[in-house]
Amino acid sequence: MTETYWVRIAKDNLVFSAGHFITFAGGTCERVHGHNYRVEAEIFGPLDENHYVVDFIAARDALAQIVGELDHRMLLPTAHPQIDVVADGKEVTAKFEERRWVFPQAECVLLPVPNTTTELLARYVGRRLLDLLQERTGVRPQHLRIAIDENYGQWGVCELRGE
Ligand SMILES: Nc1nc2c(c(=O)[nH]1)N=C([C@H](O)[C@H](O)COP(=O)(O)OP(=O)(O)OP(=O)(O)O)CN2
Repeated sequence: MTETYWVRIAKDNLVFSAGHFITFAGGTCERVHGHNYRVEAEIFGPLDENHYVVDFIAARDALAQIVGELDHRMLLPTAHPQIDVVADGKEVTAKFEERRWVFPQAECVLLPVPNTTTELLARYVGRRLLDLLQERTGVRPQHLRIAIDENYGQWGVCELRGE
């Protein structure tokens, strides 16, 4: 008999409202729009001396910090092959073909992703959560899953192992 443990953090306050636009089908670029994104996390691993995989409170507070960093921001991809994103300290300019958007830099989060799809936002949140948990607990989980709901039941999920 094998035993596997994990914790699941799914709380009503783990929601962020953010603007974005993605490209799809090669060259179609959406108009700027926003979503109320809901974030859930599952963290897997052995039990520690407290018989925890990870302290709920540490995981919950780290997720709340990440959600707070993204809330009421414009999310822009810095690794998109066709969307050029340049920050000058005051403003961020994004260009796609003939279109150009300018945002106050303090209201943007520049993400190291090739497109701000829900799947890649889940990867970003997962990596950030691993870093914060390592900083706060001294332990970096070896396996976690982040699920983000973009629109009432449209979830993008990213599972990270051994990062
Ligand atoms: N697998 C994925 N598919 C799609 C993603 C994604 O991140 N992963 N994203 C989109 C777009 O963001 C699209 O804007 C979402 O479309 P929709 O759900 O229709 O959202 P709306 O805000 O337009 O909501 P309405 O309910 O239609 O008003 C597409 N696919």
